Amino acid sequence: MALVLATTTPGEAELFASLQGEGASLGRPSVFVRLSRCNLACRWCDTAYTWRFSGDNRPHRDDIAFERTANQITADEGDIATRILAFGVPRLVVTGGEPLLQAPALARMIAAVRAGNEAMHIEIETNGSVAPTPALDALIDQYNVSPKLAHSGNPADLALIPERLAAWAADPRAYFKFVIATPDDLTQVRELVATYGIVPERLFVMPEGTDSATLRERSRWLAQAAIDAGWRVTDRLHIHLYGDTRGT
Ligand SMILES: C[S@@+](CC[C@H](N)C(=O)[O-])C[C@H]1O[C@@H](n2cnc3c(N)ncnc32)[C@H](O)[C@@H]1O
Ligand SMILES: Nc1nc2[nH]cc(C(=O)O)c2c(=O)[nH]1
Ligand code: SF4
Ligand SMILES: [Mg+2]
Repeated sequence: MALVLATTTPGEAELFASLQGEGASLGRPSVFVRLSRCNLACRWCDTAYTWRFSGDNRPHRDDIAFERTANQITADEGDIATRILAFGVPRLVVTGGEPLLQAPALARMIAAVRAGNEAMHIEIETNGSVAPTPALDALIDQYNVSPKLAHSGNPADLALIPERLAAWAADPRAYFKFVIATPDDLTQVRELVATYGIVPERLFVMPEGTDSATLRERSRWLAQAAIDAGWRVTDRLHIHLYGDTRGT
């Protein structure tokens, strides 16, 4: 087994140092590694190249054109760990695609990172619909959980798994990060908060958008909604700094 990663350019794994642009660790220097493949298909996914492959059958998404090129690279877990450690940066953010789809290989990769740097802080970005394996879970400091609301275009029975949402809500390492495009989307957030008892300290709302103007416009009404509800707002710092660019 090996890890299947996304690529920046063909043959080049998406592995880079940047600032964490979103959520509880916003602004912290981090190494990012982006895994390929996803179990969902969000309408506005900013990394559709990790899953929108030719021949990929997603009955609930008949409105998207699938790409012909795979944008994937397979790599040895130990080699990826060595490359991560070489940055000398004390935080690792594992993202995708949906990283928890590759939990066994990911656990081996992270174990090798830990062996090289016991103090490394390790975060996983996840859509929250997949359970980590116990071996992986034991190695993780923080989960950034972004459950997908109705406006993502995913059916709720695929995206919102009750026992998973309950488990994340009860895990002090898990920060929720809801992507919001219109004020109507907030109604579903309120419902999930009530159903699962999500605490406001670990709940972010984040504007949907891949350009600064859109993020700014949506942040204005999002800020007032967060003030009213006691939630936190997160921007997308990397978009302001680098635009919607692979490997940033
Ligand atoms: C590309 S996803 C990868 C991790 C995982 N699949 C997930 O959805 O959380 C990384 C983060 O970007 C967010 N995201 C993706 N497209 C976005 C967009 N157009 N606007 C705002 N956030 C977006 C996701 O909700 C998630 O928090
Ligand atoms: N700088 C930066 N911060 C991020 N935080 C979460 C990201 C992601 O795509 O998961 C991301 C990303 O792609 N870039
Ligand atoms: S769950 Fe994440 S990677 Fe998958 S389609 Fe949605 S935003 Fe993209
Ligand atoms: Mg991103």
